[in-house]
Amino acid sequence: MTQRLTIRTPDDWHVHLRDGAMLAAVADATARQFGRAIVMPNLAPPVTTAAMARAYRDRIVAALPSGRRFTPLMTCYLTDTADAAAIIDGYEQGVFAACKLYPANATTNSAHGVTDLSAIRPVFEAMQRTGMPLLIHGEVTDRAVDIFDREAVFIDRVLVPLRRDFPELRIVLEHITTEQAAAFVAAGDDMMAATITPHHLHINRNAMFDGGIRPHAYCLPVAKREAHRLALRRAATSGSPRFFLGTDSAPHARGAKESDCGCAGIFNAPFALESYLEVFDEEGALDRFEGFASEHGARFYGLPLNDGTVTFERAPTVVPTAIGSGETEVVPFHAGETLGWRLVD
Ligand SMILES: NC(=O)N[C@@H](CC(=O)O)C(=O)O
Ligand SMILES: [Zn+2]
Ligand SMILES: [Zn+2]
Repeated sequence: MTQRLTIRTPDDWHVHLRDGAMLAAVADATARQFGRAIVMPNLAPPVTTAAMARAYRDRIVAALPSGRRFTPLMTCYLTDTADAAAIIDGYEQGVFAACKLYPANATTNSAHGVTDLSAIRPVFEAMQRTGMPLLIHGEVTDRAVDIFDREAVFIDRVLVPLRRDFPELRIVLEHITTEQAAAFVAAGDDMMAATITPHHLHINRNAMFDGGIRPHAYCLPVAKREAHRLALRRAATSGSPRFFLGTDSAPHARGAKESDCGCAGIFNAPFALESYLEVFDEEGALDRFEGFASEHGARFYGLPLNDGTVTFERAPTVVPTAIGSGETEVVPFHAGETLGWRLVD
């Protein structure tokens, strides 16, 4: 049995670092493990301009311990009034790494998201021309569609036509949760990729109802049936360059989760790598972890691979039942469980 594993320093291609006190509380959980992270722009107000992204990037760096080597990669939140020239300017200046498409009201802080894709065709055209990636929260918001079907319906109604109209647009379908999404991406071309979270590899929808209602297992897109989880595990461990690591770590204060209308989001950053590694170990795919965690994403984004390494050892790691206190008390993914690997700092 493999006891130690060393891989090239990984990156997180989808994370929510929040702002203010929560940013200060969570930022280093990501920065201590990853070389870079694609930082989601769904703040209130959302990050829609290069000036806002630059200021947010500075706040992130200021929240880290001095000497930490970590690069936040910033994203632009698309709205109906997004301006193609300004966005491309931000990309070419190295401020924006990608644009993020939230269908309006699909998830946390997406009220300013896009209501009509045809309104922003010039943005997609400019992104396609320059190679700027489009990151998508892929769920329809039509309330007549069952919540467990919203990702699969999004593929048919939105993604297929978008790919037809913009075949050279680089697209990441974020945090995929279904066998339909895994199959669609696997069958795509070099312009199409997906991120997969640790929680969607570990839990199915039963986790939300395990002996009672479990708000800390609730996120969007919501976890699906077991068959979907197994399809995601096959995709993540397949070695295909179209699938890569994106935690979607999404901290919400305990009170905002344990509520009569609890927020969507799972905070998995503190033990993200150990959580993924457990899956690759269980699937007999330790040799494919480095590609998923440290290579496929950078290649898709056209960025250099990191040059450092991280090492794991097989050792029990107890996940605390809560992290922080007061306004920033958060319940982490795997709370109270013991994971089989430990990141050696
Ligand atoms: N994933 C989630 O359940 N929540 C995210 C938003 C998102 O990524 O959709 C959040 O910002 O809280
Ligand atoms: Zn999302
Ligand atoms: Zn997210």
